[in-house]
Amino acid sequence: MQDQESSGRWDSLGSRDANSRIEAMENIHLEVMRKVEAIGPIPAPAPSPPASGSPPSSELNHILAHLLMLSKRCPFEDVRERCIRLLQSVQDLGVRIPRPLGNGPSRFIPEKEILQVSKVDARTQSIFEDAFAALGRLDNISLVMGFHPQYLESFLRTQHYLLQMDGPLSLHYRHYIGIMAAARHQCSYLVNQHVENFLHFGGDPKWLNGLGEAPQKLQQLGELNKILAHRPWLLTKEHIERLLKAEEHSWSLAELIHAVVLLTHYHSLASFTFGCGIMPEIHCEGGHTFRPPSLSQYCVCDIANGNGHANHHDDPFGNEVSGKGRCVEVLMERMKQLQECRDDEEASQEEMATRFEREKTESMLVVTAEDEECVPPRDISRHFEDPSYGYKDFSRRGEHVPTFRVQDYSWEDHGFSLVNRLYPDVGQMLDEKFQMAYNLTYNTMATHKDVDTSMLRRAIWNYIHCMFGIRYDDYDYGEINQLLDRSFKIYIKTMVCSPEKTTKRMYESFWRQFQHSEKVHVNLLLMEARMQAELLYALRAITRYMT
Ligand SMILES: CC(C)C[C@H](N)C(=O)O
Repeated sequence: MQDQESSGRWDSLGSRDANSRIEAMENIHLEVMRKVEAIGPIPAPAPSPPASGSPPSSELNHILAHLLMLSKRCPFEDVRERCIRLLQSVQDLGVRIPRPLGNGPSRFIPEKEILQVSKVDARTQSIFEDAFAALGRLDNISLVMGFHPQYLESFLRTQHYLLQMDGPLSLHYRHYIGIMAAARHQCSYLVNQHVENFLHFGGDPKWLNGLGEAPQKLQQLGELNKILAHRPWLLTKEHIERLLKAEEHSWSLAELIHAVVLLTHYHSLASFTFGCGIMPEIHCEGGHTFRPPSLSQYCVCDIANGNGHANHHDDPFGNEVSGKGRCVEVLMERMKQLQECRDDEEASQEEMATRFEREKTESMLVVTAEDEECVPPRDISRHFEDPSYGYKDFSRRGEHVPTFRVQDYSWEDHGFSLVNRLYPDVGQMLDEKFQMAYNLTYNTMATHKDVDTSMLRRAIWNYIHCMFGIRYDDYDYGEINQLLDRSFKIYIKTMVCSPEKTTKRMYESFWRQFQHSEKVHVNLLLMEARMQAELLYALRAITRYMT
């Protein structure tokens, strides 16, 4: 049942032999040829000026959009060139070809700053090739994560394992769970991706009408999905018991762990998607158009040059002249001071606990604002019940979030081994991914080099855990207020708790002098910290049920 063919390649990342590369190439060529054959006889040239071309039939649309995607996103150069030539010849026949609609993979980051598939280093190239060979495409998430190839590798390996390798859940269930999780945050980007895969793996289209039409077993997961996404501290062993003891609709423990990992993976990936302003894929709805461009004639060669939709806006970063222009230096100065005082002043245990409680309460009150900008689209909200159950509903009431002490239940000592026992290898992969995100550094701060940024990265990680009530006894939460300013906290809070409300303005307002790659780096920290926090609550509830 599993996709053994591509999994082998992913098992031995780094040691891929030439054969598997050739095999991957051949598969892609075959795929392209199949598409070209499917085009069939090309309609006769339209009498209208060849410049605009006649609109293609709807079956052609799909193939042409796919070719456009391959011509831009395929990491194999000869495949890209081949697709460009194909599109060119189709256009020469007078058929209108699609052009990309957006400005690239992200709404927030100018396309020219995101690594172009044709211009990456050897390592990233090979990661992109693997991803492409496994999925038949390179999605916008991977392209944006490509700023951090080491992390991307770990991320893709884990995701591939969760979705395609041996595991307790059937393939269409896995994608349905992905849809459920992404829909909790109205993340249509991820929902669409998984709808496509769900159908591909033989999922019943009826289930897509809503959770109510899915099997009982999946319906029962709805409650866990909702609580995990918005208030994971409310999870109890009774929730777990209900799932495991539901007679013929019961979940096995192994299935439940698989589901929990998938849910937390996609909740946090929805955070990343909104946090980085990820655009729809080129070949998907909203990613391309067949309409001619309003001004000059669109030329097919632009597809290759990435000029499909030129971005004439200047990058607003780095040009800051206001007082905020020195934010990097101020931040570095604070880090230095904190480092120096750490040794002089030891706060008492009570004082440390108070600082944590204060930060936790304050984090509840950070307002994510700009509500009006996003109304959940109908087709997405039908995938889950109770769409009103979000973060703001209780944060505005000032609900108390109980404190979860890491000494009592930590990922390293408890969560990790529980996952490993019930879903071998995944514990290990998640652990590597968490460590990768936590330890990733280039020792830079905007244009400054050789800076130890561990204090700042730790403050970011711990702030997210703090919002979830998770406390590290040995951490002084006073540092957070020194290092994370208000606009940054608003961004973090929004991206983690109500990602669908993240706006370009929020993204632009924090850390104005930093690079886009550093903002993506922040997103990786936020995403992984969120995933680990949710997992900790779920796994603790499972452990409590078992003992
Ligand atoms: C998120 C950033 C502060 C990371 C920093 N550029 C580093 O390399 O550590």
